[in-house]
Amino acid sequence: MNRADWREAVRAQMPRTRWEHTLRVVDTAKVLAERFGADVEKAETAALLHDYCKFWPVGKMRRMIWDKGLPRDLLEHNTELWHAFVGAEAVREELGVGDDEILNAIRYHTSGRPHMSLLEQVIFVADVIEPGRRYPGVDEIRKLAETDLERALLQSLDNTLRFLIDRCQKVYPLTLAARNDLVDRVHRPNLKEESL
Ligand SMILES: Nc1ncnc2c1ncn2[C@@H]1O[C@H](COP(=O)(O)OP(=O)(O)O)[C@@H](O)[C@H]1O
Repeated sequence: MNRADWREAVRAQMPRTRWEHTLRVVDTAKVLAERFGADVEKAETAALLHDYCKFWPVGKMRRMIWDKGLPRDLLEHNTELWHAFVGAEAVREELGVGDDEILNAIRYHTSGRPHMSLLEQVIFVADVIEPGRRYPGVDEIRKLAETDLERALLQSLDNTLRFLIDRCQKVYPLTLAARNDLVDRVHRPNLKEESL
């Protein structure tokens, strides 16, 4: 399969509005990759594929989580998180994507995780700031993403955590771990030396 085949495969999985979102994430991811020195081609591919399973039925995703040995704890958390983990598996199997950096950028684009790679950060932030996004605080994240990708990501994770807490919803622990890791990286980059 080549990139044109992937485009058609992705487009077939989703309604027009989500396809348009996907194309905006691709454009934004390319800009961020160039700005921060990530691999532009991988950013383009990961962005194109990141929502492959967004509209899969919950039952189909649940089966994939069981059958493919994906993290079982997902089943006790928000189904919104599932399409990212299932998506990485699906594009590997159905589209033949073998690049682990790309697969991880898809896998962690909703939850985040500690020690996110540059490519993972690019895809996560591109998804939340693409120009079609409208929510309180998005302009602040856009502004941060002009100069500091980690701060933009931290701000986005903080927003998500506030959003979930305000609605009394459970927080998938990987996101908390991602947030704690970023606090160290952004605010206390010399933490290791401090503790010696
Ligand atoms: N750590 C988490 N725990 C529970 N739900 C989460 C967590 N992180 C994100 N979510 C849910 O996922 C949603 C965002 O998913 P995302 O893939 O970015 O969807 P979209 O692209 O449609 O905005 C959040 O609005 C929230 O409901």
